[in-house]
Amino acid sequence: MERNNLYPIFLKTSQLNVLIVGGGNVAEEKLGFLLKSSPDANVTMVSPMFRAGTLTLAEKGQVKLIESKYKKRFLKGHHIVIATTDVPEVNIKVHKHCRKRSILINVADNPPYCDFYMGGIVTKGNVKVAISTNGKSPTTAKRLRQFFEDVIPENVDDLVKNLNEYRKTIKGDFEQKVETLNEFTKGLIETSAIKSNQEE
Ligand SMILES: C[C@@]1(CC(=O)O)C2=NC(=C\c3[nH]c(c(CCC(=O)O)c3CC(=O)O)Cc3[nH]c(c(CC(=O)O)c3CCC(=O)O)/C=C3\N/C(=C\2)[C@@H](CCC(=O)O)[C@]3(C)CC(=O)O)/[C@H]1CCC(=O)O
Ligand SMILES: NC(=O)c1ccc[n+]([C@@H]2O[C@H](COP(=O)([O-])OP(=O)(O)OC[C@H]3O[C@@H](n4cnc5c(N)ncnc54)[C@H](O)[C@@H]3O)[C@@H](O)[C@H]2O)c1
Repeated sequence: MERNNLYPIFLKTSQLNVLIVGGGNVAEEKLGFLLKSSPDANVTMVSPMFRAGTLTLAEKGQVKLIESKYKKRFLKGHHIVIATTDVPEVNIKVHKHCRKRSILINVADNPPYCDFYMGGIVTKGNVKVAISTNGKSPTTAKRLRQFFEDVIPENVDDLVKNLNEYRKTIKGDFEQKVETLNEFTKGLIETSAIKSNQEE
């Protein structure tokens, strides 16, 4: 069986600078998903035109819009770039410039030119689940995202917060703490395993 070897990380986008090249449909979609997950992300967009929806999204977040064609000087200070123009040569040029500067680049919808893929993302309070199909089926990633949005309970965050409090009260060294926390939370897995067995 093929296997997804990508390594997911959870970026602190409020401490990083993201550049989106292009201001059309794809740019707006990527910006929308980025801000849905990370409303505090620092984003710059460069494009000769922006959609009305992009202007609205930009007003809500930390988004700077530059009305211009792409130039490599716009890469300065950016850690991550997403290229979305409708001119393949421009996207490939951006890819080349980023590679030269060790900046992570995603050419939207173009897997061979991606250092990373955007994922389907579910956020419930402190809990976040990110989904990838290894670039094989974005539609499946979207459907799985919708599925998990439904099945992960809203109050999962209460569990996280309570355990965070409980963790502070446990006495002993690190190993004892780990053991106590694992013993305390064992039931969570057992209960859901029993439940799903009963449902089968
Ligand atoms: C998850 C999500 C996140 C996001 O966009 O932020 C995302 N695509 C989403 C939706 C979506 N994109 C497309 C459709 C139309 C149906 C279809 O083609 O399936 C739909 C579904 C819809 O809109 O209903 C078009 C499309 N996308 C890519 C290709 C090229 C190819 O597959 O070769 C084509 C065909 C272009 C063409 O035909 O020309 C490629 C990529 N899209 C990825 C991410 C990366 C892989 C993620 C993974 O590993 O699974 C990857 C590799 C690179 C990247 O762009 O990062 C977001 C769902 C968010 C959500 O709803 O939660
Ligand atoms: N719209 C979709 O759902 C979709 C799906 C899959 C693939 N695609 C492909 O993705 C690409 C982008 O699609 P779109 O719908 O966003 O196109 P679009 O025409 O809506 O947007 C293209 C954007 O790129 C900007 N642009 C053009 N040249 C530029 C340059 N030199 N520097 C900076 N910005 C520049 C334009 O001003 C515009 O804002 C196309 O190649 C399209 O075939 C689109």
